[in-house]
Amino acid sequence: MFSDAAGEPPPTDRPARLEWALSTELRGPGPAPEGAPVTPPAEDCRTLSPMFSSGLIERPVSWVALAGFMGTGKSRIGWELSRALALHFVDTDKLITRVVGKSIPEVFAQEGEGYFRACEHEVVRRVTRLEHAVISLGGGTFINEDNRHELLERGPVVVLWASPETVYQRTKHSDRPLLRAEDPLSKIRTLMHEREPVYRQGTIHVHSDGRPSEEIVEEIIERLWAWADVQQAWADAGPERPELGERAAD
Ligand SMILES: Nc1ncnc2c1ncn2[C@@H]1O[C@H](COP(=O)(O)OP(=O)(O)O)[C@@H](O)[C@H]1O
Ligand SMILES: O=C(O)C1=C[C@@H](OP(=O)(O)O)[C@@H](O)[C@H](O)C1
Ligand SMILES: [Mg+2]
Repeated sequence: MFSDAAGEPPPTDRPARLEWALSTELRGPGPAPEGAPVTPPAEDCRTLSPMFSSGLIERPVSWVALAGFMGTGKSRIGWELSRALALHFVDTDKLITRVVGKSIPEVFAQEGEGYFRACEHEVVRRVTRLEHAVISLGGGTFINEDNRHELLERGPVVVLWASPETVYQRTKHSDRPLLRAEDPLSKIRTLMHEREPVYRQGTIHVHSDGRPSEEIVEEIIERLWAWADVQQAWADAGPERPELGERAAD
C-alpha cells in the first residue's frame, strides 16, 4: 500500500517511518490542500527553487508554524503561505497519516486519541529541527504544553482564529473525530472555549472569518515582518537592552 515516489517500501519502525515520510514531503510541495487555489508554479517546482535556501529570497522568517482551532484554515493557509515565501510545507496531520498508514479518523478509532497525541509529539520534535519550512499543526497540537514550549522556542507560531459558526460551516462535510456529535456547533463552542486561553499564547494572531485566503496570507507576511524587525532590534540592542520593567515604563 505504501511506497514512495521511487517505489521503495517505507521502513516499519515509527521513528524511521517518520524520517521517511518527512523526506517524501520535503521533496516537493505536493498537491494543494482542499480549497486552495491551484496556481501553476512559475517553473516546474516539484522541488523548490535552488534560490530558496541561498539567502537571495527576502522573507521575514525561514520557519513558521500555524496553530489554531479546527477549520480556522491552518492547512490551506499554511500551504499558500509556503508558496508565497518559497518554503517547504509540512502538515503534521498529513505526516501522521503517512507514518501510521491510516487516516486521522482511523487512527482515532483504531489506535485511540492517546496514540495520535504521541505521534503528534514525535512529529513536533522532528519538525522543529527543520529549516525553511511552514508547518501547519493539527488543532490540538499546540494545546499540549511540551509541544507548545518546543514550538515557541523554535520560532513564531501564528494562531488563526474563526468564529464557531465559521468553523462549523467549514468542517461540517469533513470527518473530524472530535467534532462527531449530535450537535457539532455546541461541541465546537465548548472545545473552543476550553482551548482559547492556550491558543492566546501564540506569537501572532490573525482572524480568518469571512476573508479570502490571499488576504490572510498577506496579513501574516506583514505581521511576520513586523515581528522579525522587533527580534532584530532586540538582537541589535545586545546585552545593554533594558529590563522588562524599564521597558514597561518607557
Ligand atoms: N479563508 C478561508 N475562506 C474560505 N474557506 C476557507 C478559508 N480557509 C480555509 N477554508 C476552507 O475551510 C476548510 C477547512 O480548512 P483547513 O485548512 O482544513 O483548516 P484546518 O487545517 O485549520 O482544520 C477547507 O475546506 C478550506 O478550504
Ligand atoms: O483539534 C484537534 O484536536 C484535532 C484537529 C485536527 O486537525 P485540524 O485542526 O487541521 O482539523 C486533527 O489533528 C485531529 O482531528 C485532532
Ligand atoms: Mg489541518
